[in-house]
Amino acid sequence: MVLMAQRPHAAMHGGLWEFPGGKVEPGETPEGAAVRELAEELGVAIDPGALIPVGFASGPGSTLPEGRGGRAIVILLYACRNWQGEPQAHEAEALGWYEPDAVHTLAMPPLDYPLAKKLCTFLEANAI
Ligand SMILES: Nc1nc2c([nH]c(=O)n2[C@H]2C[C@H](O)[C@@H](COP(=O)(O)OP(=O)(O)OP(=O)(O)O)O2)c(=O)[nH]1
Repeated sequence: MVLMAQRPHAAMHGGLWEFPGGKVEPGETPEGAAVRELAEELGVAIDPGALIPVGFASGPGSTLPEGRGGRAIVILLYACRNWQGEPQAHEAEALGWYEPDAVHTLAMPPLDYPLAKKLCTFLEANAI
C-alpha cells in the first residue's frame, strides 16, 4: 500500500493528492530532506538508509496564479518500508493508503502521474 497526502485546499495544487515530501533545503541531501519533511508532515521517524530510490520526474513546474514559479523542477521518489510512529496528517488535508495501481486514479499535480507509474514498475520488480 502507498501513503498519499492531500494538499491543503488553500495551498498551490490545493486538494490534489501527492507523494508526501517536500523541497530540499540548502546544505541538505535529498535523503535528509525526505527524512525531515516526513517527520514534519507525518510525525514519523525514518532512518535515511531505509529510503530506496525509485525514480524521478522532471518538468516545467506549475506556475502560481500571481505569476511566480514556473521554474523547472525535479522530484525524486523514494520507497520506504520501515518507519517509527503512526503517520498523522500534521500538514495535509487528509492521508490515505492506496494500492499502487490505484494511485494514478487520484487527482494529482502533473509530475506525480509519471512517478506513480514508476512506483508500480518498481514494486512489480521488487515485491516482498
Ligand atoms: N508534487 C508535485 N509538486 C509540484 C508539481 N509541480 C510543481 O510545481 N510542484 C510544486 C508545488 C510545491 O510548491 C512544490 C512541492 O514542494 P512542497 O511540498 O515543499 O510544497 P509547498 O510549497 O506547499 O511547501 P513549503 O515549501 O511551503 O513547505 O512543488 C508536481 O507536478 N507535483
